[in-house]
Amino acid sequence: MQVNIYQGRTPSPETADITIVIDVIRAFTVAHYAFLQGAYRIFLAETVEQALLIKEKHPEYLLAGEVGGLPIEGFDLDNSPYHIKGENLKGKTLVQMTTNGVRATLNNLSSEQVFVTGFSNAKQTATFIKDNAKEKSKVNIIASHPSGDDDLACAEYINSILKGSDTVTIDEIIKRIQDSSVAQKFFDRNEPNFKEEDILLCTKELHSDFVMKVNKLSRFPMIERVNL
Ligand SMILES: O=C(O)[C@H](CS(=O)(=O)O)OP(=O)(O)O
Ligand SMILES: [Mg+2]
Repeated sequence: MQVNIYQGRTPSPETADITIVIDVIRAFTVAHYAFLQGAYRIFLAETVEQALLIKEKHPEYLLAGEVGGLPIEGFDLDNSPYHIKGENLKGKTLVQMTTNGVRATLNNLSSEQVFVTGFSNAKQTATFIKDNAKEKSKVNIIASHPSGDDDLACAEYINSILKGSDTVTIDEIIKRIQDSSVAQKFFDRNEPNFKEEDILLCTKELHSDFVMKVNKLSRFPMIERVNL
């Protein structure tokens, strides 16, 4: 298995058989908790306007996301896993629009298989791919934040699992996420819109019985829960 790690939201320079898009803080931790709260599927929107247009046609869908990390007017949910964890989303369709993870995913759909994860489902996702991918598969891991060490640390964690090496410890990864520039505003008491509880959930490894895979064939790309 040949693995390349790329950072940022733009299309990766090389194609691959499998792409794993990472957004630890917070988009795909949000997606993980949305499925845990019963969500059926999560469409990915390019822009706020596109998400609002989808809502006009499907008022039963729930819009989730952020601009600059903040809630969006007209959206039902924000980009806080702590808030999502308190919602009953049974059977709900979400439409997610975020700065890094969603954008990076929409720019990296050329692989046959595309998965998304935060840290909370990283081990499950890496193990699933390691156990199911062909030996000669090329894998791109996309750390979606252009400069954040949160996503890069998670990429290295996934790579170590794919390679079967124990070069990184989970405590090191968690500390890198907590120390990342992206995380600091969540520890700042002068930033009421950013809750420390989000970072607690973004750094908590869960042992879910599913991975999150992108269905590229639907009208809009959507994240589906694939049960193991
Ligand atoms: O809402 C988030 O956590 C981030 C925005 S920022 O990087 O914290 O400004 O968006 P995401 O697309 O989830 O990385
Ligand atoms: Mg992020």
